[in-house]
Amino acid sequence: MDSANPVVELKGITKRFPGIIANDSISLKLHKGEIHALLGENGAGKSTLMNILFGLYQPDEGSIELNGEQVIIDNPNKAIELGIGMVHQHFKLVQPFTVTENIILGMEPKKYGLHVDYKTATAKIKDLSDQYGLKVNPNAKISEISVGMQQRVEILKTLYRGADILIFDEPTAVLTPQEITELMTIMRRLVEEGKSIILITHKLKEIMRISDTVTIIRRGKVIDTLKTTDTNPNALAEKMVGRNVSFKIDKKPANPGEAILKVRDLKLKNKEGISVLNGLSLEVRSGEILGVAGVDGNGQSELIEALTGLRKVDSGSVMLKGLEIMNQNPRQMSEHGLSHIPEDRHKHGLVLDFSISENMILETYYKAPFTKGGFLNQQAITEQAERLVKQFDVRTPSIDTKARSLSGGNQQKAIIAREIDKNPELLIAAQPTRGLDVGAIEFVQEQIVSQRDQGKAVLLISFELDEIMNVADRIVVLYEGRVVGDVLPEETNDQELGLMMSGSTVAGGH
Ligand SMILES: Nc1ncnc2c1ncn2[C@@H]1O[C@H](COP(=O)(O)OP(=O)(O)OP(=O)(O)O)[C@@H](O)[C@H]1O
Repeated sequence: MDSANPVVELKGITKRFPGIIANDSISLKLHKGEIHALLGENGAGKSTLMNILFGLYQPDEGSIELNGEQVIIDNPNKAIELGIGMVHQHFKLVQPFTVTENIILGMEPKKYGLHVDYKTATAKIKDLSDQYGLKVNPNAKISEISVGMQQRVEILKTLYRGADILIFDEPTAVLTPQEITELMTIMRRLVEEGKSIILITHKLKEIMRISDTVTIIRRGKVIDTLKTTDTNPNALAEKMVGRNVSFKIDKKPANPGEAILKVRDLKLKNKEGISVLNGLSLEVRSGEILGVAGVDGNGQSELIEALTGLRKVDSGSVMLKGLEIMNQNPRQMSEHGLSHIPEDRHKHGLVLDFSISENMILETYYKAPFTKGGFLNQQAITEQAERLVKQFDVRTPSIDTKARSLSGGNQQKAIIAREIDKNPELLIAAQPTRGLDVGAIEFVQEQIVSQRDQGKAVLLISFELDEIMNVADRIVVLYEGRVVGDVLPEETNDQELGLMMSGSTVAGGH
């Protein structure tokens, strides 16, 4: 491709884990001023490769060159010293500290060798944020700022340490559409100022919008490296998963029955006394997928927590099949026929240090056939895990592998397998395809529709408008803790939804 000398060259990188070759002789060149997207299905080996470049793992074979010189990167400090910075998907910020304190952590300029020189630090941060268009409030505590601003702090942290090469690991997975646009502008500014970026993302539209080059990896091997202008989303999807992917789910019209879930006038104030649920009411019928659209922070998390027993609300009513279940605990909720694909898979979905087979019976272990006469029935547990892993295509070396060592997408598939297999009355799916590759998204959405076709009620909460429009049968829009719109996907569009999501219009009546 480009004949200029690369700033980073990975040569024949191979990394093996027990039972798997995560990277199989991968070669990749990153040029100065380039945004190079790294695309591949869940478990393809993208994070492993970047962890090697950032010094978290050592390759079994192969070498790394920076500006033509071979280097050994045996820990992240070495990577930082060499000008490599990583913006992780899960931020690594200290919540009670301020923005400035987080940025300078471990690199504090000292006055007279004693006191931290905040003045110098603040001036340097201001210069960096002006230069790259990274707006932050230096004195705010991390716990008080938006996710988008937290990410800008992470970016500033790498720049403060002198990074010229930035690795972004699925940076848009946690952002709102508005924040995504801001990030894209920032990334362009960074490369214009001479930085180089490797971007890991599953979102083909983002790759088309922002990257210059794209490398596709599948099962640990490079399939192709292309100029972004020479390709398109369909071709990329096909190269990535090895088959044609349809971006539009094929589904029959819904045939809704009785209301399974009735939520009435839910009210909740948070610790600061601010109303986060403001008289929220909605209904989900059997055989129906109700999509909940909205900008993050408008009551979605609190609604999910209230419906799954993770948080108590102040007043209102939650009826499941005619039974009042408000403020019951998660196990009681699950007993009443509720399944939950949680938005935070690490916190509420899996016990990372448990094996896949243990995770598959997390909520049912005390029941037959998994417990018999007070003892765990190992054979039944093994059979269950093997069946689910096969049925849901969870890529894992074995069912005894710890959940922690599965790729993000495969962790999500494991949760979905467990929750759907419980045969629920109501399935609550919160951001169910976050971090998944296009092939896996298609699979998960098909599973959700198939639950509906079996007469289940499904509540789908997603920040992805495409997903809501594509999968839901009816859409409610949340704004400031209540429903401000109730529309049918075929009678609305992104613009109308966007306006409702910003509180500008109210629609409804279905
Ligand atoms: N520390 C580890 N121990 C054992 N296996 C691992 C470890 N880290 C990764 N793997 C395995 O290596 C393979 C590649 O995983 P990796 O996380 O690099 O994939 P990925 O392309 O980043 O996936 P995703 O898009 O789902 O995040 C997977 O099969 C994963 O289970």
